Amino acid sequence: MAGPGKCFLVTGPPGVGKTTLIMRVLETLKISNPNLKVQGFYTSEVREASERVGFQVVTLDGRKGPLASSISSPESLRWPSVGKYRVDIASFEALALPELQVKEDTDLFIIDEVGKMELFSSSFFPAVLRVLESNIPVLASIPIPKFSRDIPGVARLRNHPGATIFTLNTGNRDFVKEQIYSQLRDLLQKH
Ligand SMILES: Nc1ncnc2c1ncn2[C@@H]1O[C@H](COP(=O)(O)OP(=O)(O)OP(=O)(O)O)[C@@H](O)[C@H]1O
Repeated sequence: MAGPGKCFLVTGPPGVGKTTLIMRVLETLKISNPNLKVQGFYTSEVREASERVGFQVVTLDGRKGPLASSISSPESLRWPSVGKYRVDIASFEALALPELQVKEDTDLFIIDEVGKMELFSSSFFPAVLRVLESNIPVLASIPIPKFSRDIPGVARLRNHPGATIFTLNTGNRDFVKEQIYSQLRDLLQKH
């Protein structure tokens, strides 16, 4: 069982600043604790000129690979799609799954995000649940209900006993960042 309140779930409409908040909290935590052992990944847009052509997965130590692309190839026609993007499950799994392995000395997990694309990987959600059950603090992002009603994994995460949900808007995101930072700092001191 996850300990109470160790899973911080950030949600909010696309572009509200979920990834930015997660990365800023992590940077601030690292300033006071440079030896913090953090595992995980974030996802970011891939742009060509000014057009979004896909998404990539980036591990916290800076390795990158494709998550989804709107540029089709013979191979990608067999991949599942979200809107105009085809999801490269193998590439996502190769980078993300090793990051979610629970190790004895891990202090914090970052999972940005647990969304429709990522959940096409059948190994991803079980790995997320193992992280939640490890009792190690987690900072993760999930889509808002409007975009995730039909995704069972997101609903299960929302209802997980250890999860606290923070819904961001442009007016509260700086305050929420401070709140999450101070709660995580306290947890990590005790950890
Ligand atoms: N607190 C903030 N102050 C100013 N700009 C911000 C802030 N947070 C995010 N932004 C800007 O808003 C844009 C979107 O931010 P971000 O990628 O973090 O959003 P997101 O919610 O993770 O998006 P998505 O749902 O697409 O993953 C970026 O250009 C970022 O620089």
